[in-house]
Amino acid sequence: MPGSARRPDALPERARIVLKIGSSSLTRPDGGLDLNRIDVISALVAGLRGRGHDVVLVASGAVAAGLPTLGMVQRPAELRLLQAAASVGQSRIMGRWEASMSVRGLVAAQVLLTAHDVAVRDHYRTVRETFDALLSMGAVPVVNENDAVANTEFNLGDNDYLAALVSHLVTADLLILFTDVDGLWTARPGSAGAEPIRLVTDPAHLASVDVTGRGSSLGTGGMRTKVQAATLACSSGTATIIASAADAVEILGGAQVPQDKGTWFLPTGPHRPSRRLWMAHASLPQGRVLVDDGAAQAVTVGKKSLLLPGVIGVDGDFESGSVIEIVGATGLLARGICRYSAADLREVLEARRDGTPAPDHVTPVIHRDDLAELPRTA
Ligand SMILES: Nc1ncnc2c1ncn2[C@@H]1O[C@H](COP(=O)(O)OP(=O)(O)O)[C@@H](O)[C@H]1O
Ligand SMILES: N[C@@H](CCC(=O)OP(=O)(O)O)C(=O)O
Repeated sequence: MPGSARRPDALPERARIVLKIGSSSLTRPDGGLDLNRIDVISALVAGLRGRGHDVVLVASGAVAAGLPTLGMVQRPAELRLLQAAASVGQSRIMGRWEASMSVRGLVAAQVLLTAHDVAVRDHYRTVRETFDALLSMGAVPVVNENDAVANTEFNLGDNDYLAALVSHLVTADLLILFTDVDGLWTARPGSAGAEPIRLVTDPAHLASVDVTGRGSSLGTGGMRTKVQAATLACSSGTATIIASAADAVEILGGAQVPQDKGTWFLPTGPHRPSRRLWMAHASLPQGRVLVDDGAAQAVTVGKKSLLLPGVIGVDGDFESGSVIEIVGATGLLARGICRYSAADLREVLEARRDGTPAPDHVTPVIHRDDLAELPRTA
């Protein structure tokens, strides 16, 4: 750990900030929406805009806000009920953001995302341009997963990951994850010996930190997903703060960020193109191709496209344009958008086996531009 690394004492100037606020911070203990919290955050966003920052809000709470309206007292396990609750809750919660922001002179813009859509090149470009247009016009995007229809990608999961991916999409300088505890602790706050951690220079140093303790009944990911999101964001140049929503005014309202609030993660890498990140981390693969050693080398060491001769097996039933995995003899190597359907690939493999001349396919199976290598796991 570089000994000289210090925790910043202020937000970067005129920064692009992604601010995520979790379900547990937007709902009252009785399950209703915490309207005061929405007003406090809206006022802070107005202040940040006034100081020249761009702000994107990632706001959870659709499921939590929909449950009481549909007469459900507990978060159901069944996906279709969660989706129904999200559908009801999302419009309610968005209505509150809209009302609260408009009285402060802000224009709120709802953006509902699914991971798979953004992994596909044209959609990715479109979403990015939408964010650019909104931010250039001074609007505040209010983002959530498109829970009512997204039953595979995030699987109604936590929004920490979504916030990290959105940070890449908009090339954010800073990601702030507001939750119901004062940042990352060495173990769940309140447990024996737990201490707050104020600065993380490299998430690799967090091996001994216990993030397994369950979070609130309304939040989904607990601290583990926040650390994963911070790790992902930092690796692509976005500094991250995990802090308590109850401290939002101290953290965002003044010129200084108090040193004794929240956990600040410093960036560990440069900004990188984001579509590949969505492909690598967010989209659910629809199938896989098995490749020979030559193709594995070409993809990982040679940084080349995956070509047909290197494919020796196909798994799954996917259309062309689907995100699939590339698997070599050593395991999972990469993900990418396949330019063939599974049926087309099988036809080529069968022709090869039978010794019949296959049609002359020159299109790469996965073009380099559509390929995201995955970190090797032990
Ligand atoms: N090491 C840790 N440091 C801080 N909080 C932790 C830790 N381990 C577990 N937690 C729990 O994580 C919870 C926050 O996650 P969650 O309930 O999913 O919130 P949100 O809805 O804001 O995403 C905290 O309430 C805390 O109990
Ligand atoms: N997208 C869903 C679930 C998100 C969620 O609960 O996430 P989090 O608050 O990060 O634990 C929602 O808005 O209810």
